[in-house]
Amino acid sequence: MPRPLIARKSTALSGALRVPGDKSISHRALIFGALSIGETHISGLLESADVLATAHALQQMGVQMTREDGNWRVVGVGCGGLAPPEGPLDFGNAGTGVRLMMGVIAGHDFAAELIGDESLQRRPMGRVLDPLKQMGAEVHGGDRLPLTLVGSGDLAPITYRLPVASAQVKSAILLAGLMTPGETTVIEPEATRDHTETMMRHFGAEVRIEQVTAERSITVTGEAVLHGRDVEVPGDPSSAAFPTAAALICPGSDVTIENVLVNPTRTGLYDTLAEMGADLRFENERRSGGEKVADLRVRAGKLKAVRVPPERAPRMIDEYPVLAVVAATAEGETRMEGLAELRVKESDRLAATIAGLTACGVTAWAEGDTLVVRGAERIPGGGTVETHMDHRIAMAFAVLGLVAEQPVRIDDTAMIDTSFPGFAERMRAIGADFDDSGGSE
Ligand SMILES: O=C(O)C1=C[C@@H](OP(=O)(O)O)[C@@H](O)[C@H](O)C1
Ligand SMILES: C=C(OP(=O)(O)O)C(=O)O
Repeated sequence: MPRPLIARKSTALSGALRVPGDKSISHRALIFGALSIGETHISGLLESADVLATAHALQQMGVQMTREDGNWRVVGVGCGGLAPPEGPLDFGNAGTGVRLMMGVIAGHDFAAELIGDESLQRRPMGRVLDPLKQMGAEVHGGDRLPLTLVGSGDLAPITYRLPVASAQVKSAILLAGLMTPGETTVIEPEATRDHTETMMRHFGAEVRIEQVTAERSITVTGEAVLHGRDVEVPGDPSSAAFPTAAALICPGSDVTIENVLVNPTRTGLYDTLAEMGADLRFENERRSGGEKVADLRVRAGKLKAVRVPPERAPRMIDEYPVLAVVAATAEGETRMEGLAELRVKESDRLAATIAGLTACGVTAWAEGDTLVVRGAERIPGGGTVETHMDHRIAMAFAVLGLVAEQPVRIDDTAMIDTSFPGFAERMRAIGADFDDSGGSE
């Protein structure tokens, strides 16, 4: 059932809030816990549909998990110790879940049928399957879901240069590398989020990282023996992006988002907002569970357009729709370059962002892989935004509705639960006028 939402012009937002745990770290914490010997305890796990799909898939392969007082306990089976699943593994809407688990399954001597929702069935899987096939896995079906992946207990190590900057592809290969004798190396042209490497070390794997100019090479030594650890999952900077954007554009706002991950491979949006003139501070910077975290203090103010260079894309890949919304209120034309990857996310985010902005009376267009947004003092609003099963499109345009002259209707917000359960409630608590009671007005 679609769940529409109406966002209306709001007065100044204020107060403090927390966002749920980081999605990337949550998937990985469950996976590394499962591949370890002994118990892993996870606090702050993101309990969203995407992460729960990964948890369920691991349970279907014999991993025991329990939840007590909001903390998760994972009883690991060791690298290579998963059991063949009886039925298909359903990853729902989750690209990260299915792609990382392909790397895990590739290193096991059994077949698994992988399925997902309509959005996931449209997304390219060849980018992960090709290197896994080079290592010795087999695939029945094409390079889209549904497909059957046949793993092997006898993978061969590879050195693989990523053709696209993708943390999911890097991670899948390194995960398979854990179960492969010898050294498996991934070379990435630009640094992508580094949680897999960080967590592999945390769980006891031997990992070597070499950085030559922008290029990074990561080598893992198999066959690894991992040991259960404690993981604290900090708030997700990709979720914090929405209250941040809302506070920047609603005049008079002053909002603090507590305990947000500020790992430099994830903070491209915040650097960009600072360049636009945003009053944005990282307060109380500290380390938590091996990652850098901070409280983000955000105050509204005038913003100016900027050019966002293509090499920044891996550090803010999921934040472009909400940056486009902020850019719609800035002075001048914001150019965001190198966005080819946006076309293969939960929706074609380049097209969906332009269509949503256009429906709200904002001028925006694509020039090849560049997105251009013309800022304006007045956002007419009044339109309906089509989300195409994409949580980030839904949340970005709910934010735009907070400054539009006429209410903005989001056709379906059900998918928000894949990454940010409680989004509307938490935004309402700081003053956002969101109505998701059925869109009866
Ligand atoms: O590794 C991860 O946790 C993720 C990597 C990114 O995808 P790509 O690897 O496809 O760029 C990002 O868009 C996704 O939300 C999470
Ligand atoms: C692209 C995203 O996630 P995934 O690839 O895991 O579906 C996202 O969360 O914006």
